[in-house]
This record gives sequence, structure tokens and C-alpha cells, in this order.
Amino acid sequence: MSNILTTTRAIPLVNLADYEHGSDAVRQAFVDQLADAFRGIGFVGVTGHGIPKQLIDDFYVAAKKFFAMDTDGKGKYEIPGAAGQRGYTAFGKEKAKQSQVADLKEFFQIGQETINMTTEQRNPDVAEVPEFMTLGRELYRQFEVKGNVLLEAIASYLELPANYFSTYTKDGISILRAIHYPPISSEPASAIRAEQHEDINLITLLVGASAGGLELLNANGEWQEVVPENDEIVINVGDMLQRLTNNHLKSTTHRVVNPPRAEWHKPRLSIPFFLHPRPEMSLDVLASCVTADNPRHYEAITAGGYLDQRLREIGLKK
Ligand SMILES: O=C(O)CCC(=O)C(=O)O
Ligand SMILES: [Fe+2]
Repeated sequence: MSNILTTTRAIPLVNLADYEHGSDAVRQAFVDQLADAFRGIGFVGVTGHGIPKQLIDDFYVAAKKFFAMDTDGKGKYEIPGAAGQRGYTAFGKEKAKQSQVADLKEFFQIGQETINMTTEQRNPDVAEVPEFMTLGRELYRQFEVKGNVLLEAIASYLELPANYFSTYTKDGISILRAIHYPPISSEPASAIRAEQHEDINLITLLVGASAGGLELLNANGEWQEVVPENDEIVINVGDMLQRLTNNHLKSTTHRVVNPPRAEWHKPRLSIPFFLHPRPEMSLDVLASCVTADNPRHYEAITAGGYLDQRLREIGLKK
């Protein structure tokens, strides 16, 4: 059986411990594997990341408790004017940019907290499930650390200073999103759990979802299922990194399909971490990524200007 799994894997697998603890040669091999994956399919599976399984499992349990609350209970955590960037976003609010109908999901987002922030600027505490926020803040930190290690490896591949990304991701506006796709009770008109889209940010780190359904669109235009193994984090390139590298690294289209009718009663939970820089980071294409074969595809823009544009397209910002 394991042979079949290996041969049908949609995305390559790398071991982050190679980069964090390996010899120079092993580190270089990791950088090459990561860059190959990001230039090719735009996705990679990462093991050896050191994020404790217990932390992830406990956060899942807490998220389930949060989403099990009634509409009024959850609605208290909707934050007017936050464009869904913090707190709760109800079912039916977010849609993919080209889509007329909303995705079949509700979610809760945890944002960056820095020392200078007022209570109102911070994430709300959830009185009914206090551990949801304690664990969420801890997971946020750990994803941020590991995401920065991956960006350091990418900086090395792009021949940028090792700290190129971390100078901008320090106090950056990354988001940990807990998503709940409720059971499906009647034939959905056209919406699927998450319509095809590309992520906005630099890179996304996604820990194993509670059910299948994630698919990516490969270079042949075929949908391929992504089935992470137990301990694996799925990483993908977002539009900001694609833009910065003038399409050299690929922000691959992906979606979450509805399960077969026999599994409609099963909800699905997933936890992506969208790694964002501070808004002032320039996303102007790197000069090294503009060549005669690959002329400049984009105008200069800041990460903040770009995010604003994209949040309007997906219906979160008016
Ligand atoms: O739920 C998932 O597995 C992926 C969700 C996703 O692609 C997103 O929220 O951007
Ligand atoms: Fe996504």
C-alpha cells in the first residue's frame, strides 16, 4: 500500500530538520528541493518541522468547541470594520474572487499581537472557550517561526540576504485561520466548500485537515488531490511571493471539494496560517527574476496596497 501512496503523491516531501540541523551540503540539498517544488507545482509537504502534534490536536478540539456554539454566541466575536482579519466570519460571507456565490464555510482568524497594541487592536478573548485563544496564540507563534525558516531557505535560493524576508515578517500581519466546513444537508446550488483560488500572502502553512477534499490544479490543467500524511504540514506559495519573483515561484490554484453524498454528514476543519509581511514591504519584482525570457509581469506595489485590493475582491472589505 505504501508504494501506491508514494507513487500517487501529488506534491514532493521535504524534511525541515535537514535545513535546521544538517551539514552545509544537506542544507543546500533542502534549498534545492524546496525551490524545485515552488518552481514546479507550487506546493510541498514538510515533515521534521517540530510543531508538537499535541498542540495541533488540542487546538482542533478547542476550535470544534468554538464552532459548536450557536449563531448568536459566535456572532459576538464578529468585529465590525476588521474585514474578517480578526475574530469570527459567519457562514456565507467569503467567496473566491471570480465567484458569484459564497464558500460553504465559517472561520475564525487570529492576527498578530505586538507590545504597542491596545486591547481593541488585539485578538478578542473567547470567554466560552478560553483555551481556543491561548492555544491559537501559541500555534501562531510556532507557525511564524517555522514559516520564517522556510523563507530563509527561499532567500538563499534567490541569492538574497538570509534575513531578507524576516526583516519584513517581524511584526507582520500573518493570520492563523481556523476553518469549519459544516455538514452538508441539501444539494448545494453551485458552491463548494472552498471555490478555486490562489492565496494572497507570501506562503501558506496548512496542518492536516480533519477530512480530505483539498485539490490543486497542476500544470496539465488537472485537479489533483492533496493527501497529507499524519505529521506533514502542506506549504504553498502565495500570490505575494509569486509577484515578487515575477512568476518564477508558482502560486498554484487550489480548492476544497464537497465530499461524496455518503459523507455529507461529516464536517471538515482545517487550519491554514497565511504568512504576511508588514504592509510596507515592497512587492516590486526582484531584478534577478526579470530576464529576456521572463520580462516584468507586474507594476510595483506594497504588500499593504495589494492586500487591500484582494480583500475587496473576495468580499471581506467594502
Ligand atoms: O481548508 C483547506 O484545506 C484549505 C483552505 C484554503 O485553501 C484557504 O483557506 O485558503
Ligand atoms: Fe487557499
